[in-house]
Amino acid sequence: MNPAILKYWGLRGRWIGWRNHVLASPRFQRFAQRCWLTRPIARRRATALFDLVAGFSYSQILAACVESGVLRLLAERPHASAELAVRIDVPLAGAERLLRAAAALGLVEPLGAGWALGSAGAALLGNGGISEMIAHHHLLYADLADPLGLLRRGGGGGALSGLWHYAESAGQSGSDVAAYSALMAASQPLVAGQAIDAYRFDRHRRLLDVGGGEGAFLRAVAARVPCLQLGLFDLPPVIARARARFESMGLADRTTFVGGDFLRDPLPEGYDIVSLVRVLHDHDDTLALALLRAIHAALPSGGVLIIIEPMAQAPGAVRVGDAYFGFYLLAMGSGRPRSASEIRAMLIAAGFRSARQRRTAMPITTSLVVAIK
Ligand SMILES: CC(C)=CCC/C(C)=C/CC/C(C)=C/C=C/C(C)=C/C=C/C=C(C)/C=C/C=C(C)/C=C/C=C(C)/C=C/CC(C)(C)O
Ligand SMILES: C[S@@+](CC[C@H](N)C(=O)[O-])C[C@H]1O[C@@H](n2cnc3c(N)ncnc32)[C@H](O)[C@@H]1O
Repeated sequence: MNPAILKYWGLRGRWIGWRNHVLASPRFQRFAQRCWLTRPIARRRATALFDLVAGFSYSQILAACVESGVLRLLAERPHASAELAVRIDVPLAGAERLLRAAAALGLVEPLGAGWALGSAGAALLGNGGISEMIAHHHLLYADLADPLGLLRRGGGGGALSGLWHYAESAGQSGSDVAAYSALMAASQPLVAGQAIDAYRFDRHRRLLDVGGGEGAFLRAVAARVPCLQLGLFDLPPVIARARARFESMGLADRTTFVGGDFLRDPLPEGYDIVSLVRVLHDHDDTLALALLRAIHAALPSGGVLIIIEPMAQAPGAVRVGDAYFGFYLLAMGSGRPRSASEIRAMLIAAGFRSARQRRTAMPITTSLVVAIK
């Protein structure tokens, strides 16, 4: 054992060093694969490692299924391969290769001589927004083609930062915001239901959603809490889109729309609860803390700030935070995923009296921290 390990990294370092030495040894690997007691563990670990190695191929098979519309066709009814090949405009051999790959991933399943939707495919179609997320991942994967280069450049400057341009530049036009606003509105069902189940919005009178996009979160809360008055704050071109949408739905009377830049302009007052949904993680620490301070200043004493986003270190969803969003936000050019305890510490630093995490059913999409002024 290298003495430096014990000196600098203590007993745990020594244990990790010994464990890794054993796990990497070809003799131990051969033994573990042969022995009936350890073989299931060895197979599970090997499969998990293989999935890491092959993740990009799986994602591209998924992208092909979504882009071609195969899953939607199979959701209507089972199809034969030849029929599907024509519908998705791929030669029969290619369609069958795609279907076999999709079956291996649980997205479709063989049924007689044809194909039906698989259980993962059904869950995917049943959760609005996943297909849209998959469809925009080509931007992320283009930037991640050279992950080390991206890390060395400090992130941003690529395809994804072109979509989320507020991350790197100010001054937005209406068309600039259309693509990301539509993506956010489409994926809000992954988030809003979780948050509404975990927090009693009916305790409040007036809710302001800061960085609320086209207002999809506000509309979901309004549907559950009919007497709540609504306020929406976002960049002016986003607010213009939101207002048009609310007017077409007859919800505009209940809602105050405020266009502005939350990093420069004061936030509207008179609300007893403010929500930040998938906003805080977009910003680096200095700006994120400034935003929390601005919200604190706008709230009355006893007012509530609720932070809703996927968080780092969430039990059962650890990969989503630091692995997925860590690199997503790197490519986007600003922000980082934070754990609930990091967010709580920032809230206290911003002046809030208390900050607590609330459990949600699906931390892969939504975690929640509630702070009181
Ligand atoms: C019926 C029988 C026979 C058995 C029943 C057995 C049983 C109980 C089965 C359970 C079935 C079930 C309920 C399945 C549920 C599955 C669910 C809920 C799946 C949800 C999956 C969600 C996914 C994959 C979400 C993906 C979200 C992504 C990729 C989000 C990306 C968000 C981004 C990029 C946000 C960007 C915003 C920014 C810029 C960072 O601020
Ligand atoms: C990731 S989106 C989240 C949208 C929405 N809350 C949701 O979850 O669907 C971030 C939102 O913050 C808004 N935003 C970003 N920077 C802003 C700023 N400086 N001032 C006001 N809004 C901003 C964006 O326009 C966008 O609507």
